[in-house]
Amino acid sequence: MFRSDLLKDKVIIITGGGSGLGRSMGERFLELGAKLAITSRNAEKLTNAANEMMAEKGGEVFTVSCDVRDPEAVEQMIDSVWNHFGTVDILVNNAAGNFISPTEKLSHRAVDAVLGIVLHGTFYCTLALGKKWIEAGRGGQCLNIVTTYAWTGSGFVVPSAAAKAGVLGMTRSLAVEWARYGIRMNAIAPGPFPTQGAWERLAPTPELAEQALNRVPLRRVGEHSELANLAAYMLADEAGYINGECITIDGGEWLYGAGQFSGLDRLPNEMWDMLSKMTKKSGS
Ligand SMILES: CCCCC/C=C/C(=O)SCCNC(=O)CCNC(=O)[C@H](O)C(C)(C)COP(=O)(O)OP(=O)(O)OC[C@H]1O[C@@H](n2cnc3c(N)ncnc32)[C@H](O)[C@@H]1OP(=O)(O)O
Ligand SMILES: NC(=O)C1=CN([C@@H]2O[C@H](COP(=O)(O)OP(=O)(O)OC[C@H]3O[C@@H](n4cnc5c(N)ncnc54)[C@H](OP(=O)(O)O)[C@@H]3O)[C@@H](O)[C@H]2O)C=CC1
Repeated sequence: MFRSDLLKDKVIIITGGGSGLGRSMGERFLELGAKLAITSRNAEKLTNAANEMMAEKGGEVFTVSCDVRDPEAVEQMIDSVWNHFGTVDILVNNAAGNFISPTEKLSHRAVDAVLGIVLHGTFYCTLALGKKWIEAGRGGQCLNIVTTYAWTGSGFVVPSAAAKAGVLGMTRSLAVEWARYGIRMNAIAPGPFPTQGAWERLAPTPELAEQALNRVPLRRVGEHSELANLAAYMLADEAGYINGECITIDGGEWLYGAGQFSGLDRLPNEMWDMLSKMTKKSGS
């Protein structure tokens, strides 16, 4: 699909890069010539992932453990990647925390856990690296992984909805403010892409997983490679005029939820025959 050197020698930090979609994006970026730094809380998970990724895809994967809720740890993480590679070209803000719950059952610590990882963590990473880019007089790029309910909102994941909306607001605001420094800011809003982290917390029963699938007009979940290829395209120099954009990749899921008559796709053909007799005026 792409030239094999599309991301050659680009130094890319992926938060939450040791599992799920972060890891899948990282593997694709390695195939396209990038140098990676993956970061998250669990050092052992990161080391194992990095070793497997380098064995399968080649290239270099540097690991730094860091809780993105801690601004000082974030600054140290960015410094350590910068010192290791001599620079950083791209930040993929992918780390997240989320779970389903009636909002009235949440403690303030539960709210803080999600807002801290998603909104504050994304902001801290962006700010720490943005300052370094500006000081060094060079541009850069951030790609923020949000969700489609960043703009619709969603019950039962309200801290995540509020946090992702904030990340989208930050993306669009900084796309304008930091364009003068040559910094591009974009986002991707995925629909359902099975990962252990998301499925354990958001679709923990077969019924809930099926419900998630039934909301997608294409009647399937996303392939990790589809998301990884979209991310690679957005990060490539060839996409250099895309700035402040959020691209949805969800098989039509959020529009299905928005359309008043979308549920009619479940009607069998015989029912349509009967309905058309009922709804056509007599004689027409
Ligand atoms: C199907 C389509 C998907 C669409 C959208 C997907 C969006 C995504 O974001 S998927 C990404 C999912 N991945 C993750 O969430 C991975 C990381 N998550 C975590 O580490 C935890 O789930 C975390 C967010 C809770 C953070 O962990 P930690 O900092 O260790 O927090 P604690 O375990 O200490 O909990 C803090 C606080 O939160 C309460 N809590 C935890 N889980 C739940 C829950 N399921 N329901 C209600 N409350 C919960 C916990 O009880 C603590 O509060 P207190 O008890 O008051 O101290
Ligand atoms: N999968 C899906 O269907 C969808 C996913 N998304 C988004 O895609 C992204 C990836 O999700 P997915 O791969 O499914 O989930 P995962 O649970 O696999 O990934 C989340 C990652 O974030 C890391 N992380 C969590 N908390 C912290 C923290 N405090 N500091 C640093 N890293 C942290 C985790 O590593 P560790 O535990 O080691 O810290 C983990 O690697 C997220 O932004 C999510 O919101 C959006 C819509 C749908």
